[in-house]
Amino acid sequence: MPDTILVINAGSSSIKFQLFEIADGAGELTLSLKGQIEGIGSHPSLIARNKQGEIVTHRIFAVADLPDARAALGQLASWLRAWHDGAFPVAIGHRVVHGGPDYDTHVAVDDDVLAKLEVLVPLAPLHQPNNLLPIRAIRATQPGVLQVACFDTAFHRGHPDVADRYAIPEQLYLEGIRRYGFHGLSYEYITRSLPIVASEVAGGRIVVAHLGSGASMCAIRDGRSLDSTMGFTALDGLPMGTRPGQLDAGVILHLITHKGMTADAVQHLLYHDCGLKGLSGISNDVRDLLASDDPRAKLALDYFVYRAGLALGSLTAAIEGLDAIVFTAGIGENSPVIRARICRQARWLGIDLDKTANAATDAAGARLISSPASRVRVYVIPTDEERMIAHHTLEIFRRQRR
Ligand SMILES: Nc1ncnc2c1ncn2[C@@H]1O[C@H](COP(=O)(O)OP(=O)(O)O)[C@@H](O)[C@H]1O
Ligand SMILES: CC(=O)OP(=O)(O)O
Ligand SMILES: [Mg+2]
Repeated sequence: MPDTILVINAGSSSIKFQLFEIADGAGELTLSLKGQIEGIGSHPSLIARNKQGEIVTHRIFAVADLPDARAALGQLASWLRAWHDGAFPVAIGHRVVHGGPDYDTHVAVDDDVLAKLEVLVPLAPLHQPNNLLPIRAIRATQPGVLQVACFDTAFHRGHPDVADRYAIPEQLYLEGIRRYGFHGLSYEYITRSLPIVASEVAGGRIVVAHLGSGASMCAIRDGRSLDSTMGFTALDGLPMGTRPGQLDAGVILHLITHKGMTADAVQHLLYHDCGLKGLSGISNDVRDLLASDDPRAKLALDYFVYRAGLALGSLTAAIEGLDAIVFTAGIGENSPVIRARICRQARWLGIDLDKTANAATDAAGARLISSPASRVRVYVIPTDEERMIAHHTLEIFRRQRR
């Protein structure tokens, strides 16, 4: 039996997982199981495929049976235990959304690391508790197994000072109030894929649009992140499934001082009841909104597209021009309609889509969807945060073995 690495990625509407075999010699990672519980809060389902890509399980749940990520993690743990009759993985890699000011690279978890990551829970309340929960559970039962925390924030830590700051007193910056940025594992995966799937633009000026349940954009030049739409927390920037995106700080003051809301109530509102769900009053899921003829569903999607267009313009300014846009994550990979609408909003940049390439729903891999006349090349590249996590986990596993 080859050694294996398990990866767990708890997002805001999904728990994704992959199991990799570590091949002898070259140390290549070979995928042996891949799946996700998705649609948490809207239409939960568990699907997993083996190394041949065949479906090994597909279950649909009622929302009440799988109401949140915690319940989904429990369900996944029992399914994995039943499915996996081989040896326990030699290492487990976890996506941990917030690394705070201390972690600009991925780390092996020990008690000290865990305590520091715990302190960051209030800065990522929708993710961090669900990222730490399986780490703690596995440490309790398998204390000898290497667990690695891979941070969404790490890829952005080289931002120039102006992109890392808010215009607040220096002391607050020193205390850690900075524009961290998130989805870094996804941006790192895309950046590393570019020389292979889009070599014409790999060293150029690129905006990657990670549009999923959480959504952000990242401005990349010469393979480095220079700015992104998210900041201190994963609330800022683009509107999301249940988060508002950019919001005047005065709104929060107003909710507290004039409406008498507690900090907890404001936090709940901002993480659970805003964004597409708040605007539409119907759903946090773009699929539901596209299928609805309710004017509120249309407004929510109009707002999403408008804000994505504004962010694209702003990040183009950060990298002083634009050679390519990459769409990725749940919406970016799967919705030709939203991609077309964002590109239409940004046609002033000289973007022209190839309608047939954009509409091709059977094409799973990376592909170009702009026309030859387009001044900016547009790609769809499926992201793979789990593979990036497995890569970093293997590196740390190897280092520890030396
Ligand atoms: N076929 C589709 N068309 C439009 N939107 C889709 C489609 N499939 C998924 N999505 C959107 O993608 C979201 C999930 O994206 P994902 O990147 O998996 O989220 P996360 O990792 O943050 O949980 C869903 O909430 C839904 O809005
Ligand atoms: C940081 C973040 O918003 O992550 P996700 O998109 O997985 O919810
Ligand atoms: Mg995600």
